[in-house]
Amino acid sequence: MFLRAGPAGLFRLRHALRPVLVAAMSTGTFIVSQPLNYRGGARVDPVDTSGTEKAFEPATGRVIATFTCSGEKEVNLAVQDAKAAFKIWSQKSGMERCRILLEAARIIRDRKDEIATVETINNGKSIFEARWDIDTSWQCLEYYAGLAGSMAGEHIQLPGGSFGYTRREPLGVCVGIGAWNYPFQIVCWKSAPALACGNAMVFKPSPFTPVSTLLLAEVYTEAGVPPGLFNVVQGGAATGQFLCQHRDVAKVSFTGSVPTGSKIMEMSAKGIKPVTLELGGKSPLIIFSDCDMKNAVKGALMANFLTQGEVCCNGTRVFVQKEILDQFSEEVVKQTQRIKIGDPLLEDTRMGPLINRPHLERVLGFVKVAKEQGAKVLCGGDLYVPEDPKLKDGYYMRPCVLTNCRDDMTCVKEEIFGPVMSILSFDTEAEVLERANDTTFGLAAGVFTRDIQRAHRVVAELQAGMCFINNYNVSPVELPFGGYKKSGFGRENGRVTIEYYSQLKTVCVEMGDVESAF
Ligand SMILES: NC(=O)C1=CN([C@@H]2O[C@H](COP(=O)(O)OP(=O)(O)OC[C@H]3O[C@@H](n4cnc5c(N)ncnc54)[C@H](O)[C@@H]3O)[C@@H](O)[C@H]2O)C=CC1
Ligand SMILES: NCCCC(=O)O
Repeated sequence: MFLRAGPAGLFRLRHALRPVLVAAMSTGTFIVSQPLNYRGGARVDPVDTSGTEKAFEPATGRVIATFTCSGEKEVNLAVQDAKAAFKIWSQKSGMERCRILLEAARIIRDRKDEIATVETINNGKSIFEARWDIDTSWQCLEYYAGLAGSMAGEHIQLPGGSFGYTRREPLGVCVGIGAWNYPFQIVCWKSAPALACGNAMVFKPSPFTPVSTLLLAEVYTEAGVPPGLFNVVQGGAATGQFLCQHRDVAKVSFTGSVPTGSKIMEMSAKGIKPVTLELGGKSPLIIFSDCDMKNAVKGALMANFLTQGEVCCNGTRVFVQKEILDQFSEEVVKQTQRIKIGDPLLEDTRMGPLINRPHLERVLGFVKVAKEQGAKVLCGGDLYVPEDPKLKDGYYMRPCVLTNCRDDMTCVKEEIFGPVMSILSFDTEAEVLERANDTTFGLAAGVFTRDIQRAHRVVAELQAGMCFINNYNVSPVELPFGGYKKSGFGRENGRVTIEYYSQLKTVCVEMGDVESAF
C-alpha cells in the first residue's frame, strides 16, 4: 500500500496520489509491506529480533502485517540515535521547536482521512470516530507547539543584589509505550509534549496496532525534526522491557493495563526513572433524577460505546436514581439498539469489530458471568455476524445493556474493555458517592444533574482524576487527563504535562563576597 519514501520526486508523487490511495483503501484490501521500525529518519528492519508478530484487520480477521519484534541491539540503536538527535533538538529555542511542531500538526490535518483510514483498518473503530481521534491528535501537537515558545524559568531576587533563576530543561531520551485502543492519539499525546520540551522519544506501539505510529514518524521527519529524534521499535513485552531497562532512557510514559503498569514502575524504580502511568478504570457515571434525560442518555452511550467500549475512562457503572430508572433504561436500550454495527470504513457505521478474537471472547464471557450472577440483559451482549460475506470472520458483537446489577458482581467490579454497560440504581447522594468510590480504580467519573451546587459537591467527593459534569468522554487537549489510585499517576494534555517531560535546574548567583564559615 505505501509507496517507498525515496527521492524528493517520489515523495511529491506520493502526496499527489494520496487522495486516490485513500479512496482505494477499502475493507479487505490493505496490506503493509514496508518495514515497521523507524530509526534515524527512515523505515528500517530491526538488526535483531525478539520474535515475530502478526497484525490483523479486525473487520475481516485478515492478517495485514507480519513483523519482527525488536531485540536488545535494535532497541539500543534506536536509543543511541535518539540520544544523538537530542543534542541538536534540545539546543533549539522554544520558538524553533514550535514551528516544526506546527508544521507537523498541519501535515496531520492534511492527511487526516488517510491516517483515520489506516487507524480504522488496524483497530476496528468506525471511520467516523477515527477522524475525531486524528483531530485530537493534531490539536495536541498545536497545543504543545504553542507552549514550547513560552516555556521559561523564574528569576528570584536574593539579599545584597544576589539572585537565583530556574531553567526548565528537558529530560533526555523518553520512552513511550502504547495500548491498542487509540494508537495514533496515544503516540501524539506522548510525543507532542515530550518534543515540545526538547526531549527525544523512542516509541513502542502495541503489537496489535503497529501501523499508524509510522505515519506520525514520517510526518515528524517531513516537518523537519532531526533524524533520530522520534524512533519506533515494534514488539511486545520483551521489547518493552529492553526499553524500560535501558540506562540511557530518562523517562517512561506508559498507557496500558494495571499489571503491566506495575511491572514498568518496578523496572523504572531500578534506574530511578520518572514514570507516567495511564492505566485502566471502572468509572462511575451518576444520573440524578433532575437530569436532562435526553443528554443523560446520550452521555451514557458516549461513556460506554465509543471504540466498541474499549476505552479506559469509560463510565461503565451507570448509577441511576430510582425514580427515573425505568424511563432511563428504556431510552438507553432504544438508542443502543439503533447503533449501526458493521464495516467500520462505511460512513454510517458507528460500531466496528473488537480488537481480536480472544478479546471478543473475553468480553462475551463477562456477559455470560453477569447473567449467571443475576444481571438481566436488556439488549445485545451476543455475537454479531454482518451480512457482507467479507466481514464474516470479523470480531463483532452487539452492544450490551445490563440491569439488575449489584456492586459485588464481576461485571461491576472488573474492567471489561468492551461494549457492556451495567446499570445500577440508587436512592441518595451520600449512598451513591460511597458506592461510586468503592473501587481500586480512579480514572474518570461523570454526573448528570441540573442542580449546579450538587454537581460541584459530588465531583469534589469523587475519587477520580477526570470528572465530567453533564457530558462524558470529550477530550479537549487543554485539559489534563490521568488517574487516581490504581488508574495511575502523572498527566497527559494540559499545561501541567510540561512538568512531566522537563526538570527544573536552579542557579544561585552570588553578587558579593563569599561569607565563609571557615
Ligand atoms: N489510562 C489510559 O489512558 C488508558 C489505559 N488503557 C488500559 O490499557 C489496557 C488495554 O491495553 P493493552 O494494550 O491490552 O495493555 P497491556 O498492558 O497488555 O499492554 C500495553 C503496552 O505495554 C506493552 N507491554 C506489555 N508487557 C510489557 C512489559 N513487561 N514491559 C514493557 N512493556 C510491556 C505492550 O506490548 C503494549 O504496548 C486496559 O486496561 C486499559 O484500561 C488503555 C488506553 C488508555
Ligand atoms: N480519548 C480517550 C482517551 C482514553 C483512552 O485512551 O482510552
